[in-house]
Amino acid sequence: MEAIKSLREPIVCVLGHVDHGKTTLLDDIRGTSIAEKEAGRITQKIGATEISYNILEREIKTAFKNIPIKIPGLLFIDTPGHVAFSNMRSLGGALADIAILVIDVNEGLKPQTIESIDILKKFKTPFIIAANKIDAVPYFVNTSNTSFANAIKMQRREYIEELDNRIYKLISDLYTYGINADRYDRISDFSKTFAIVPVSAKLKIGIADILMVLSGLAQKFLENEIRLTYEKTLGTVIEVKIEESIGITLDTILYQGMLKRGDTIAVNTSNGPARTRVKAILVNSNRGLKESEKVVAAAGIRVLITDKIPVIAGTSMIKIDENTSEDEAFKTIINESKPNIKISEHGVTVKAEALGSLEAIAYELEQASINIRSAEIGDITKHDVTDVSTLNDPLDRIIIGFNVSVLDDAVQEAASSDIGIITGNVIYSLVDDAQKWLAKRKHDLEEQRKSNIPVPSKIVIMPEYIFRAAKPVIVGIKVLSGRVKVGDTLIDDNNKYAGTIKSLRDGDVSRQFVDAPAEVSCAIDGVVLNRHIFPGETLYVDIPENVAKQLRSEKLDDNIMKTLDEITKIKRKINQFWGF
Ligand SMILES: Nc1nc2c(ncn2[C@@H]2O[C@H](COP(=O)(O)OP(=O)(O)OP(=O)(O)O)[C@@H](O)[C@H]2O)c(=O)[nH]1
Repeated sequence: MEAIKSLREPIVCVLGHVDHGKTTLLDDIRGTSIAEKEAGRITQKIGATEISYNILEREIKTAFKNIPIKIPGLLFIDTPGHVAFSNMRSLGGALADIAILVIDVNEGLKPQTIESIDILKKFKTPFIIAANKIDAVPYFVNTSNTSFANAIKMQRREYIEELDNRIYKLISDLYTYGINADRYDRISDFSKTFAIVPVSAKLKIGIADILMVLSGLAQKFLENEIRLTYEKTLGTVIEVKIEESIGITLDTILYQGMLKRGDTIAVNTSNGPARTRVKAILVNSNRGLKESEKVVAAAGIRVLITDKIPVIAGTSMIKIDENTSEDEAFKTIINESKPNIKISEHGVTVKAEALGSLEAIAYELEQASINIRSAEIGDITKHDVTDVSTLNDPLDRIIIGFNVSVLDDAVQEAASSDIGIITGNVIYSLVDDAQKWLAKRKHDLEEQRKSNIPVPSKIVIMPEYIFRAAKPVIVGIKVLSGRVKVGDTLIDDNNKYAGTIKSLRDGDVSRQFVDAPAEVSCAIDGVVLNRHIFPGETLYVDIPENVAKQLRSEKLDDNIMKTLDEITKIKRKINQFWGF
């Protein structure tokens, strides 16, 4: 069939919240692929599972007659989840052409469902929704290994109502995230509505429906994306293995063109782009891995290369040939290794395991209005900690690590600094923790700032407690209002400088500040008693004009506000617009 040869297999990724059934669904799909051969024969596999044209046709045709299949099969990426999805890139964006978003129909949308939606939208990847665990809906009449279309015919009215209620809830919740969805068998225009396929991964219900909807969408809407051309040969390295006896193998999803033994390829290494050769290609077969002379996209392959080079997973493999020069391939590789993240002058520091996850966490931080000042791949090192701990803005002193470790010397270094380190492997809780950390630090800084700014206060020098007349003056004072602090500047009622508070003592205890009402002894620098200040005199804590203005907008104690009025009156003797 000519049409089949012109298209490659669409690449499918499975995403969804933890425990909603991604792995079980992928197992069902893998089971489908094994069932055609003799069950249990696949012992080793490479990153992806192919559902061939024959299986696809058989699976779909048993449930749905007369549905033409134009694609040569489907290739499912074996690692589920939005992190894997973000880490597996193609030169056009996401490696997956289409995705399945698994949602437990009984639980509905959860944080990682929403992150998955965000990421799918960001990459503009079309997807279908597998509404899973329909067997856990009340009144379920037990059945298994069948299509949803068939299973629903066996159910009672009560079950159909319960399931519909859940699906309606799902539809309305998805709508709030800009997703217009409906049950797949009720959709008239698939270009406008996202398909919800009810399934039970556990009981293998709805697998045929999933395969049918995926195939239908791919062949109708993704023809350009999945057109097979031989102009360029491109792959994404998803795992690198160093095997002493064999050498370096690259588990790769080949998504365009054809790769042969002996071909020259460009890959990305920790030392930059490098050129190497294909020594052997291994592919999945019924009896484990087998060598292959040449492979056509799309396929999961293991490539043994001729050089011992530190290839980075998640990066491109580009065949160098008459259509693609080494220079061009290297340029492409360098370009794709730059993270697409908005960097600000101030913000948090982010570290992640790979480019895709770095971008994924950066994207979510941006959504939460958290700026990023630095984003890099790798574990959190001592160098990161010293770098961040010397930043001027205390709100920048935080490192967020996604799927990375904090190295031992970094832990030690961090212990003696005020920086925050937040690590984890769940994006939403990392973002949440970062928000909490930033809010707390802001609050602490505000408190600190409050304790540093002068408070409108009034004191009187107690004539009966004069201890020293100069250098410094030491007298007993009565604090009538506010809070006097060491370092405060005093003025008299003519706005004349009346000294600086050097220390405060309450009996034997030295104090940094004293709240009214109180009587304490006070050392005052910069003035002489009976020349500048006098026993019995009332003095005020000097307030800068900007502080006075700011204090007017805050709700302060009545006595303090009264004192602020008095200070304002004093200041206006000299400047009638003071504090306006
Ligand atoms: N009742 C019911 N349980 C299911 C179904 N699918 C999966 N489960 C159960 O849900 C739990 C989680 O399933 P997994 O497939 O591991 O979910 P996951 O989304 O891959 O989870 P993570 O890998 O932890 O993110 C397991 O106990 C499954 O047996 C289903 O269709 N019905």
